[in-house]
Amino acid sequence: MERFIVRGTGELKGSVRVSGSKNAALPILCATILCGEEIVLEDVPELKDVEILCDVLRGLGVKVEHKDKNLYVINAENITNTVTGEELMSKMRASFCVMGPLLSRMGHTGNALPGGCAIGTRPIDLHIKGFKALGAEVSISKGMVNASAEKLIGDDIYLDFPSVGATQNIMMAAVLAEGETTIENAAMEPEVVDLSNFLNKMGAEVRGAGTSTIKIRGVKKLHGCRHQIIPDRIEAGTFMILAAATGGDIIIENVITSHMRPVIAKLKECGVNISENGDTINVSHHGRVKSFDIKTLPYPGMPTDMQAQFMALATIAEGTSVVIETVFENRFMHADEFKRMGANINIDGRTAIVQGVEKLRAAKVKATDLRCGAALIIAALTVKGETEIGDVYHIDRGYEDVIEKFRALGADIERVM
Ligand SMILES: CC(=O)N[C@H]1[C@@H](OP(=O)(O)OP(=O)(O)OC[C@H]2O[C@@H](n3ccc(=O)[nH]c3=O)[C@H](O)[C@@H]2O)O[C@H](CO)[C@@H](O)[C@@H]1O
Ligand SMILES: C=C(OP(=O)(O)O)C(=O)O
Repeated sequence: MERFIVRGTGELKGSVRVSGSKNAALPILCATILCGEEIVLEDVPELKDVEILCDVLRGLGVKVEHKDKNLYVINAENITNTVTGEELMSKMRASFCVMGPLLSRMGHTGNALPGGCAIGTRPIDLHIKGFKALGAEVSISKGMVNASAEKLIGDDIYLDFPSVGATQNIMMAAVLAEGETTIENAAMEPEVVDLSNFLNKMGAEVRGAGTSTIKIRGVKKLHGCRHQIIPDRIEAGTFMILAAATGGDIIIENVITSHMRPVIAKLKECGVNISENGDTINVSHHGRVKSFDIKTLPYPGMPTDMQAQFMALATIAEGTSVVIETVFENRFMHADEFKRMGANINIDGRTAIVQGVEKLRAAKVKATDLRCGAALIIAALTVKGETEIGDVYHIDRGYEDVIEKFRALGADIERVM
């Protein structure tokens, strides 16, 4: 099993370019199934999740060419299979987003239940509710979700929770359906907007993405296009917290700053210096940050995918911070890892009370999931001594060139077998 060895070096300085967004790229790769012409995707991050999803697409008969770094050319002219088994589906969450496009284009599909970060039970009932509303028959048997429909017909769908994946899957099912679909209480995340922009470039008629009501008028056929994936707001936020935690001075390039409002506001509240200039953010800080409270929420609230990194910062903040997780019911596993490094954290249900300590200490820890892994790198870079982070395959699911990017900022980090 690969591990990272991290040695704290104090302040980190320099600039880093944010990669394309994992959570935007994955559903867009799924959406290529909807059309039988060539699609060119730019700024696709080189990540384990992308590799796995490309294998899923190839298994369906889709031609996926990795032309150059971050550049993919995809053609789904010949779909030869509509079923994906457990081996690939269980490795990630977004793989389940092949379901909507396959149902829409082929009229049937079978997929094993999806995997992804173990941060809660992560049901798929809202995806299924949407497919059923569009007229599909859906059944679950022996870990496979099977769906079929002679034709899909638009309907009004109210989501009990603004689920990102369900919104995206239903949007993709609806673009080739007959008539109009309305998704109410839809997720408003930038990754939903990027998917909508991509679908519209292919000739779909999707309106309202980025608000809580999305309307999709079904069209008969989609065509090829070229699309550039938006920058990863979670990777950007991770580097912002790195600067705040290590007392560094980091310039983060390729950022859509409007996607970063909750993170920018919270870090300013902690006393961190932040300046924005076009698509660049400069974050600098000296000494300990002030303690803070955060509560994760659907967009435009504080992203749950930033919660572990903020908790890493809270462990060394001056005073007591409160972290409330409202999106996933089991997303505090990183707390035990921080405790191994000397953090003072008490958890009660979905609330973590973090009493900041002056310094953490080096320890042997484990990335229990993707963002836990990123948060542990941040924590490890604030301490003297050598921290060993295990299970780093989680980190490789979501951070492109992770070792190279941290090293370019002056971090002492290496990957060992
Ligand atoms: C690949 C991808 O884009 N992953 C992101 C996506 O995950 P994902 O799309 O899985 O997250 P959702 O927005 O669907 O989940 C949010 C909440 O809704 C619940 N729920 C979801 C679907 C459903 O059918 N029923 C149901 O109850 C979930 O259990 C969870 O409590 O959005 C999350 C919330 O911003 C992020 O943390 C993930 O990084
Ligand atoms: C939870 C995450 O990913 P996934 O939904 O792919 O498990 C994440 O990106 O933090």
